[in-house]
Amino acid sequence: MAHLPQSLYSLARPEFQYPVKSGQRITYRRKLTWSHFPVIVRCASTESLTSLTQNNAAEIELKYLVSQHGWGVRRLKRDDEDEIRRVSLVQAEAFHIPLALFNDFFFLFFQAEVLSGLLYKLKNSPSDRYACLVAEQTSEAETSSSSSSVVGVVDVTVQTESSVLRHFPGVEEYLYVSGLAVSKAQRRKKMGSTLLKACDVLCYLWGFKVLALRAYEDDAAARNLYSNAGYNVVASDPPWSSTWIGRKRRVLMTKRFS
Ligand SMILES: CC(=O)SCCNC(=O)CCNC(=O)[C@H](O)C(C)(C)COP(=O)(O)OP(=O)(O)OC[C@H]1O[C@@H](n2cnc3c(N)ncnc32)[C@H](O)[C@@H]1OP(=O)(O)O
Repeated sequence: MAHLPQSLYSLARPEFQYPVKSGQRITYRRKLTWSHFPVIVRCASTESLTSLTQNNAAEIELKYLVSQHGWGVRRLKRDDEDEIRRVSLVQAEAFHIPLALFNDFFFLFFQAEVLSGLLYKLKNSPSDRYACLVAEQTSEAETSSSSSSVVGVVDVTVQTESSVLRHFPGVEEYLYVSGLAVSKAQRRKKMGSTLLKACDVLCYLWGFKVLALRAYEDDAAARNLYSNAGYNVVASDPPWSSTWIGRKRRVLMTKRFS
């Protein structure tokens, strides 16, 4: 992997590491099912989710999982090719590392890899163990009908990795957040925060207590975002892991609901 071009190497970034376990045992620990969706949740804090559910908010048939700051987050439409391509473009643009030579070629290659990874997950993952959440401007969604207006995305996968679970005795599974990406023109407008809020809501709806993600140790921007969203660092890659293939050290950040 050390000799891969940078654009391919970025596939090894933590946000693209979401092993899909097809055929995995499905546990029915959910408090609600997707038949309740789409559901809108307008909330200022995760704590307010409890009272929302008590008020039967989940029975309201509306469009978004979360709607705040002018952004609406919902699940990707699995049968909408245009939207799937748009999502892969948003992720590819966010994670592609520009190259001095043949940049366009490598970008196209990278986007194709991202698209194929997304299609694989959509095809092979049970719908209650993997979700691709997308964000769009709520006002635009009301007017646009044809091409996809998705400008942000995040992947959420149920995982059982022991390196995470050892920090949470008694917990068997958790939600892993990855591939968080916001189009350049829309950054610093709270879309990333809204996508993370939607991950919280999904975690609650699926009946899990723990969310986890990995960030680069030196990525202050992303770490700020996760800290603001309630994540804490619980572990770091061992020092020796950063010395081979020029790999950067990552931190494991988690968030637990009581
Ligand atoms: C788990 C993973 O998926 S790791 C991969 C993370 N994704 C990437 O690195 C892809 C490229 N980057 C992006 O797509 C975006 O910059 C994201 C997703 C990191 C952030 O999305 P945004 O919509 O811009 O975040 P949002 O507006 O919600 O920011 C919330 C807070 O996070 C922090 N933050 C976000 N971006 C930055 C930044 N560039 N520099 C410093 N702080 C930042 C700030 O505290 C910000 O609050 P403020 O604007 O009031 O100061």
